[in-house]
Amino acid sequence: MKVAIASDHGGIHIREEIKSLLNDLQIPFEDFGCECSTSVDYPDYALPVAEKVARGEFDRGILICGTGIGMSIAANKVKGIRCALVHDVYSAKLTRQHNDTNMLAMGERVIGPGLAREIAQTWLTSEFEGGRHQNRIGKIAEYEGKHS
Ligand SMILES: O=C[C@H](O)[C@H](O)[C@H](O)COP(=O)(O)O
Repeated sequence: MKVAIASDHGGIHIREEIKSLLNDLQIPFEDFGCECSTSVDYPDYALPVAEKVARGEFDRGILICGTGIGMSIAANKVKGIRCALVHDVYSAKLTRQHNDTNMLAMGERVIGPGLAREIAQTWLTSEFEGGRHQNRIGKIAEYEGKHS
């Protein structure tokens, strides 16, 4: 598995925590910024990372901003992306098992680095269950194919 990660200025501390987790899990990753703590625009980071995941250059993407909301809205505009905004461990597991999400968004103004690490680890290590869930994802992909 190869992971792409990015944040805006509101998510730099959790981004560092997740990079430490990825190193500990020996999961290869690339950090796409932001480079500084001055104010930036989250779509400038969410969209390129989502496109890289959609193109298959990376298997998964992790995005962090103040709330995670802007990042998840932007990422989900990219065809083929299923980005979940998650702030609890149960949802992290279920969104992999049921939704086969390929991107995770979190908010640094909502949760602390310890919980973010636990969420990311759960999300990275949980498997899609397929079956009835595959049918449901297929319906989303079909809609996406017709309307984008
Ligand atoms: O959904 C958007 C994110 O939470 C942003 O991180 C947030 O809007 C940035 O806010 P500000 O420009 O006030 O730091």
